[in-house]
Amino acid sequence: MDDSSSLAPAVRSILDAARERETPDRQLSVDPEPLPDALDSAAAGGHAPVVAEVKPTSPTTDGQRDDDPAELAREMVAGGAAAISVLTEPEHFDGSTDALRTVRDAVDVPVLRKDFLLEEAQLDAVEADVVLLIARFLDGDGELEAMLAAARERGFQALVEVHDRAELRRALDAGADIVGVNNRDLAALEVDLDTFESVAPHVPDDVTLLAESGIGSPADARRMRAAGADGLLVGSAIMRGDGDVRENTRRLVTA
Ligand SMILES: O=C(O)c1ccccc1NCC(=O)[C@H](O)[C@H](O)COP(=O)(O)O
Repeated sequence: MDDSSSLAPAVRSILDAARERETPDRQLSVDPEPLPDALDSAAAGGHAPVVAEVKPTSPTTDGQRDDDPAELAREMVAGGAAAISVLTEPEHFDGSTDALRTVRDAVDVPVLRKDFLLEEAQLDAVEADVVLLIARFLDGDGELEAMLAAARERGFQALVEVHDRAELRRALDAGADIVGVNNRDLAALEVDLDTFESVAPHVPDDVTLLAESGIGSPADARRMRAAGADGLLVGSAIMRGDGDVRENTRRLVTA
């Protein structure tokens, strides 16, 4: 596990809460919609492949949105989202496993479970097409490999999140085939799109590559695509204020 003293207090609090969460006493088996295919098909249709995130709030967001998650997701897909991400972390993002279930029932695109998963049993909380594994928090000996294997054993695709080249090396060595470069530094919670541009050239072509966080405008979307992103994970710019999520998604999809 990452030396927690180097993390923002909000992130330390998120990890403490994740360690406390109850885990179910069963093992899931899922039949996922392929995320790489959904991204490729959006790109082939001339659209930016956006993974739109249902993110009611966050440690860096002012305010909160209480809209029905399924309705938000339907609007995002109507705006052209290739896939949906749903925060399931309850205490800092106001997410829930129920929200993910209703979203997955409501849309026919792949759905990513966005959470802070630290142990295998946490994978069994809810079905999803893709789960997020954050390399920074799975840095014990063999920990990332074990979580990746546990996710695949259940049928999940895994998006392995990295923030620098060293984490990318670990992700690739572990066998990740879908990698996200997070522009948000979880130590300081600052966002810098240069992060993606510095890591992306080192990602092999056969890996599906997502740019995550801080994509706020069509210009940002074009910049990340030009730097090699096969997909763009966007939360705040789509959920912002009480704005129209369909229109916010469409602006980025047509970037
Ligand atoms: O978004 C936060 O404030 C945050 C704080 C601490 C840890 C993680 C956080 N975000 C998780 C994410 O990865 C983002 O929700 C996702 O990449 C979308 O980012 P954005 O488009 O910048 O909302």
